[in-house]
Amino acid sequence: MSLPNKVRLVEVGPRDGLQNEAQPISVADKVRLVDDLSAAGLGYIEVGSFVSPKWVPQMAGSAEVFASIDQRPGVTYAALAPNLRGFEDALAAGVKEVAVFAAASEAFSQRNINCSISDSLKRFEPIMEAAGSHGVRVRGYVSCVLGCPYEGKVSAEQVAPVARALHDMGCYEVSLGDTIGTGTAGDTRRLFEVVSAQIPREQLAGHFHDTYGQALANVYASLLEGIAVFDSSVAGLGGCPYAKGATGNIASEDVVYLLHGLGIHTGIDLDRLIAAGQRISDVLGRTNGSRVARARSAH
Ligand SMILES: CC(C)(COP(=O)([O-])OP(=O)([O-])OC[C@H]1O[C@@H](n2cnc3c(N)ncnc32)[C@H](O)[C@@H]1OP(=O)([O-])[O-])[C@@H](O)C(=O)NCCC(=O)NCCSC(=O)C[C@@](C)(O)CC(=O)[O-]
Repeated sequence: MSLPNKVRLVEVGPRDGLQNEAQPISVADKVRLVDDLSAAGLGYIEVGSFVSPKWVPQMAGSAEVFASIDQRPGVTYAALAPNLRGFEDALAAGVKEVAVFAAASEAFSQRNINCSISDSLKRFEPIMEAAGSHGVRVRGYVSCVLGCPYEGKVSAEQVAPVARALHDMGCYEVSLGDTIGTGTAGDTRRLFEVVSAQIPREQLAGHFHDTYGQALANVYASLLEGIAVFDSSVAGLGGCPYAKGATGNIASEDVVYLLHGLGIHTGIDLDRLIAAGQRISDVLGRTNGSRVARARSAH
């Protein structure tokens, strides 16, 4: 299969990245991050979550962030919603696209959203209905597609029915998340081979964490499987509050460098993206998780 000539990046740093930070981050810093990312050419930014602040305190100010960002035409600003309450809060904040999130492992589903996989899918049904009547698009996530922090190895056959259920209920795209970053390129190819027998490849995305240093290889393996949408996080921010030890998402800068090197169009200005990542890393007092950004700053 030939490589796609265009790839869309879903920037998850302000959500998946910042949700995992222990220290408080001001609304102003979150807003600045989102605005820096849109100025760098990111066309899709996951801004926050409408989840319980008791579960994920860092996302508590998401409505204020939405109220203050400079919403550029053509850019999608999305938020996570775990239940109807979250969807209604997102709607009240003016959100036009939400993401629902399920898991391929029962134990992770319980720890992350306090219910079984099948109950989570039932919970999403009223969201889909309400989203349909308000013209809100819904993206789906499946976590733990290549491994679970509680159950170990997860097979592609466990992932496919969950992804299929999200697709069938109306998610226009399903992102497959290697939440703990243990997957290899071989696992990734097999995963997309199996899941794409159920859902068209054009409606699948890859979401890789870099815990074992395999994320960029997994992006490349996914490209070979015809996948053309990837979630990534500026400066490699993040982890997952319910996956102890999981490091950040793959850094957006590193994915852009890979893609541009392959002649694949992204519409992203790498220098501006690096500046955005360095700024938030400085705010957080954190080493920049992008190898490309670190290499550039050493010149
Ligand atoms: C789903 C729940 C709410 C269930 O949590 P629960 O405790 O079972 O919910 P509940 O319905 O019993 O409600 C308990 C309390 O939460 C409130 N509540 C209920 N819903 C909401 C809401 N939407 N927003 C704000 N508050 C809410 C509700 O009002 C009540 O408040 P109280 O009466 O105790 O004061 C909880 O488990 C939760 O919020 N979980 C969020 C977990 C999360 O955000 N995880 C990180 C995102 S997933 C991820 O990172 C993976 C991904 C997507 O990146 C891909 C990958 O890498 O794998």
